[in-house]
Amino acid sequence: MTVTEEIQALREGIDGLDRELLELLNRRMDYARRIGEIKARHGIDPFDPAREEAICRCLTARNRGPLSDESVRAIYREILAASRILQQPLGVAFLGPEWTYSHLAAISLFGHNARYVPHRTLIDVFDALNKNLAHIALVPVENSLEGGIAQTMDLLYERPVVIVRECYLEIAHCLAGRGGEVAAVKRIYGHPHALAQCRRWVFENLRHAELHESASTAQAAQHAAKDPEGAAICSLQAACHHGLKILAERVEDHSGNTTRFFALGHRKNAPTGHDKTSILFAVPDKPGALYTALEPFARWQLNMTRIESRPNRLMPWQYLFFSDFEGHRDDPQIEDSLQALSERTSFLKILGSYPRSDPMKPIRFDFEKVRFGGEN
Ligand SMILES: O=C(O)C(=O)C[C@]1(C(=O)O)C=C[C@@H](O)C=C1
Repeated sequence: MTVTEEIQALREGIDGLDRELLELLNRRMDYARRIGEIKARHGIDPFDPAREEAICRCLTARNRGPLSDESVRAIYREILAASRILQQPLGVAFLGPEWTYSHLAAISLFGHNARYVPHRTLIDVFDALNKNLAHIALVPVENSLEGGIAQTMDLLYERPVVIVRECYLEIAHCLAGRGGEVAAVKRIYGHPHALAQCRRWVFENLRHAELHESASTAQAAQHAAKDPEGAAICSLQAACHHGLKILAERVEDHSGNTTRFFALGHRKNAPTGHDKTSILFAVPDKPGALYTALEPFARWQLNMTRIESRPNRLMPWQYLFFSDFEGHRDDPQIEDSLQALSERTSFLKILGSYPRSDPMKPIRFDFEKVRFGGEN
C-alpha cells in the first residue's frame, strides 16, 4: 500500500464516523428542540447552566482519551451552544469592545454561537441584564495579581442578580503591531492593568517606547492597528481580529495571571453536587461579630474559599464582606449555616450557587490560534 492509499483508507474511516456523528448530533438536537418547546410552553428559562455542567462533568469522567478532557469540554461548549440556538439564542452582555478578556471568558462558557453584545461600562452590562436585554451578564470579579474588581463588587451589592456560572481565564498577553520587529516599536498601547502586568518585559525589551493607556486591551489593539510604529499589549485574539502581527508572546512578568469571571442571570441553579455559593453580608459593630457570624461554617466544616471586605458606599465606615464557600445553598449544612448567619448579621444577600470551577486549571485560549490562522 502506498502512503496515499494508507491515508485514503484511514480517511474513509473518518468519513464514515463523521456521517454517524452528524446523524447522532442531529438526533441530539431534536431532543433539545423538544425540551425547548416544553420549556417555552411552561415559561421555563431554556438555559440551564447546572444541567450543562452536569453533562460536561459526566462526559469528562467517562473520557478515556485520546481526546483530552479540555477538548471534550470545548467540543461540548459548541454542541450546547448549537442546541441553545435551536431553543432560543442566548444573549450575553459583556464589557467590550469585542475580543476583550471578558469576551473570551464569555466564549469559554457559552461557545461561539451566542448573541454577544459588547457594552462600554460595567454599569451598562448590569443594566442589560436588569432591563432584560440579555439573558446573561458576564463580569470580571477578581484577578490573581490585582485582587477584587471593586466596581463589580459594588454592583453585586446594589443590583438584583444571581450568579449562575463562574470561570477562571488565564490572562496571556502578547505584543502585537502592524509589522516589523519588537525593537522598532516606538509606542505601546495597553490597558493600565496590562501595562502594569508587563512592566518588567517592557523595561527589558522596549525601554524607550512611549506608553499610552487605553480603556481596554481590545481598544489598545484598535489603536495599534492605526499606528505603523505602535504595538499593543493584548490577547492573541484581539491582535488577530485587528490584523496585527504577533511580535512577542507571553510578555506578562508573572505566569499564572488569572481572572475570575461571573455569569449573572436571574434564575437560581439546581445543585450539581460540585458547587460553590457566594454571599455578601455586613456584621453589627460589636466585638467578635465576624467570628460569631462565621462560627456555623466552621462547625459544619464548610470550606470557605474567599473572604474579602469592601467599604459600604451607602453607609460610610461600615464594611461588606464577600465570601465564597464550597457547596450549594440547598445543602442542609449550608442552609443551616445561612439561617444562623442571617440571625447574626445586619445584612445578608445570597448571590447564588453555581457549578464550581478549579482556579488552578484556568481556561487557556491557545487553541484559538488555530482558529485565527496560526502564528502569522
Ligand atoms: O436539558 C435541558 O434542559 C435542555 O434544554 C437541553 C440542553 C442540551 O442541549 O443538553 C440545552 C440547553 C440547556 O442549557 C441545557 C441542556
